[in-house]
Amino acid sequence: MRKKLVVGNWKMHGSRASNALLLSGLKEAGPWTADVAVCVPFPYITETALALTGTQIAYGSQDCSAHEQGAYTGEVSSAMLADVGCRYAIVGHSERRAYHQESDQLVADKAKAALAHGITPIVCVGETLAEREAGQTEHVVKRQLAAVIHTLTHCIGEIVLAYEPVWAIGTGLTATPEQAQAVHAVLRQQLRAATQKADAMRILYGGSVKADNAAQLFAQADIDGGLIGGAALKAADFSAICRAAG
Ligand SMILES: O=C[C@H](O)COP(=O)(O)O
Repeated sequence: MRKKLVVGNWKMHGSRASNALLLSGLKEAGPWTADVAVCVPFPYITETALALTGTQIAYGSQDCSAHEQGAYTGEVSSAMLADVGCRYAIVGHSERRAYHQESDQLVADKAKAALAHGITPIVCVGETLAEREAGQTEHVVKRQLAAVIHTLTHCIGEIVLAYEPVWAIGTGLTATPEQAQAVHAVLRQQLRAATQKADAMRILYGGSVKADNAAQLFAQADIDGGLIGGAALKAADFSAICRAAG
């Protein structure tokens, strides 16, 4: 039995004041049965760590560098993220693939760098609307995952995978539970061919998850929680989603 995981991806939102309110709201709303984490903008990681001390809520980043250290202006290494206590790092989010031209291989290298420092990468895969309409969904997500499997080899079982159809992100267009489950099952099968740990691995769904659709999505056989964007910015909404995962 896989324990559900719900991760809030704050994206580029927040301020010290609004974060403090959000985090204190979450602390009051918990605990939950599911594992819960928030992935926050880099400048707020340390304050988030302090605010969450003694709670069940883990925290992480929304990206990490593929490089170990050096002259890489603007990059943040996994060693630094580990130094400030991050448990998770999202890698390969579709917004980074689209706006920062991140390739499948770069995403895989970032996942490898995170694991090297004891951080669990949450590796995102997902198709665009055009790719779905062209019948390419399976091909695209398998190609994205294949690069990570090839790069991590025997460590692939240590990642969290997130299926996020690009057309469902921030659009209010959620994949139906059946559509999401179908892709999750494909991904699980691909993982089974790569690792004996596949059935213990968590595959999250992301894309317009809200309090009123979370339970149905999380009830699917291969959906092990959610990666939540907009609804993670309000304590009551995020808490309700965490509860739906219980
Ligand atoms: O990382 C989170 C996803 O991009 C989902 O965002 P959303 O819940 O706002 O659609």
